[in-house]
Amino acid sequence: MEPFLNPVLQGKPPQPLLVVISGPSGVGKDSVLMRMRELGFPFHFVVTANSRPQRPGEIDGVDYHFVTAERFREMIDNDELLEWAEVYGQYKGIPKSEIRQAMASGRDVILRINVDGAATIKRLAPEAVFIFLAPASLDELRHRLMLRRTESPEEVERRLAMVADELAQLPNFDYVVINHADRLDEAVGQIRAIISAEKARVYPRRVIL
Ligand SMILES: Nc1ncnc2c1ncn2[C@@H]1O[C@H](COP(=O)(O)OP(=O)(O)OP(=O)(O)O)[C@@H](O)[C@H]1O
Ligand SMILES: Nc1nc2c(ncn2[C@@H]2O[C@H](COP(=O)(O)O)[C@@H](O)[C@H]2O)c(=O)[nH]1
Repeated sequence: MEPFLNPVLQGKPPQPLLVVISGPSGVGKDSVLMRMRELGFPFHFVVTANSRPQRPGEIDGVDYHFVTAERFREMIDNDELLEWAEVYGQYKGIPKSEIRQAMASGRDVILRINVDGAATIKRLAPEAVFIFLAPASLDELRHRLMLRRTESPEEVERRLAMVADELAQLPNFDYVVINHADRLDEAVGQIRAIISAEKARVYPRRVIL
């Protein structure tokens, strides 16, 4: 295949990126995304489907497409999902329609999924940019999950028990960003810098999905 030079060299718009943000539960993936939205980052945020009940403050169609487990199984049977997994006992998945719409938007696409989901996307779209959001420590992660008060103490421990395996998958990622306590904007800034650097590549990544 011909090497694909950065289109900006011909005065054309840059190649849109598919950016996958992953990391352990409670590390701050949703907080990072929310902050990016607040700051008006011009990205297309992929809304994934979820069979768990809505948490207070979550908005259907913004945070997730909340569906019943029955509807989710129907989506699996109808091959409507690019990727799906049972995450902490609930179905999560990326509707194909969502990702296609996103890729056609011409904007950079941001996707947040768990670490296993990121491995699946790596197989399907190896040219995506994979960012691992990491906590400064396990204690910090526990503290955040406890403070969020959306899971029982047992559920918090179940999520923490998976962190070692999740960290073991770090070598499959392109970048790691530490979301330090009370320094959310720093993490967001680093992600923005990664995206800027990726845009400046002589040979940009091209995702074909
Ligand atoms: N830098 C930070 N400093 C302090 N608290 C934070 C920071 N980032 C996020 N939090 C808090 O940590 C908790 C977990 O964050 P969030 O829900 O964004 O994590 P998540 O990675 O999306 O979790 P999950 O994978 O379970 O959906 C929230 O209460 C959030 O307000
Ligand atoms: N593999 C996938 N994981 C997903 C998807 N959408 C969200 N997630 C991840 O699930 C966990 C738990 O989320 P919670 O909101 O119930 O706490 C979290 O890490 C999400 O990022 C998906 O489509 N596929």
